[in-house]
Amino acid sequence: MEFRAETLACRRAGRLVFEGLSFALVSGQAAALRGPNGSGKSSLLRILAGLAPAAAGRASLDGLTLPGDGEAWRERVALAGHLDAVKPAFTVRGNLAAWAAFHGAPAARVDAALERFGLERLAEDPAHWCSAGQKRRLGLARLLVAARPVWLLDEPTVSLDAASTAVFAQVVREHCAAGGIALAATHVDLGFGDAVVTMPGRPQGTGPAEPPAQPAGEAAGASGGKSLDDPFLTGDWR
Ligand SMILES: Nc1ncnc2c1ncn2[C@@H]1O[C@H](COP(=O)(O)OP(=O)(O)OP(=O)(O)O)[C@@H](O)[C@H]1O
Repeated sequence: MEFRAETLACRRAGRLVFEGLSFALVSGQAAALRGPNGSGKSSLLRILAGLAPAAAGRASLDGLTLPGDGEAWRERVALAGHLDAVKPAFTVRGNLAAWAAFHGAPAARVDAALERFGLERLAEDPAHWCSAGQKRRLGLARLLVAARPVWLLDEPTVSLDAASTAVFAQVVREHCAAGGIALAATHVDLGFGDAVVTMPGRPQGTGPAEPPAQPAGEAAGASGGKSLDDPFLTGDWR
């Protein structure tokens, strides 16, 4: 499986957020998506999830492309977003059961996901009783229920304690070991991932015409390859 973005651009409310975003990830790879606040990481993940159109460029996943194959694309890609999207009136188990039903997934995955994220004790509680970290774990547990090959993760470890962060890192490593791909927007070290995709920043005619050579460990074709200390990334993007 290859997951590729080619010169993607994004506009929000008519304003250019980024352009020239390219990367390629293959089965087994987990990558950190890096860039300052407002650089468009969440917007990119929504585009890659097939939930919002790109202003330019294309993405491909094996034989599928965006735009074009939206429906089949969305069946292969899971987005764990910023917002927990937990149904507060449902129980913890009910949230995952509804997710399984929605995705036509076997109900047995619900118990496995509850166990994996340490939620069994809370399973019959209404989800609105959950703490922020518990809600986050519930949101992440849906990844195991839907079992899509590509995981798009938007700051997935926010609100998680160290133990839960370690569990999640292990879950992602296992997903990749089974041939999956993960791309995680993050400002911290997540404890998984062998590649970095860097947001290209808002172009002011100052960026390089061609992406620079990739340092070791960069995703093939990932734009930029700059560290967060790079002044291009830490300057005023607005
Ligand atoms: N619904 C919206 N309408 C208009 N502009 C938006 C909308 N949502 C986000 N934006 C703008 O798009 C830009 C990119 O936002 P986005 O949330 O993708 O950035 P981010 O890199 O994920 O930021 P952070 O690190 O703070 O989470 C920002 O300038 C933001 O103000």
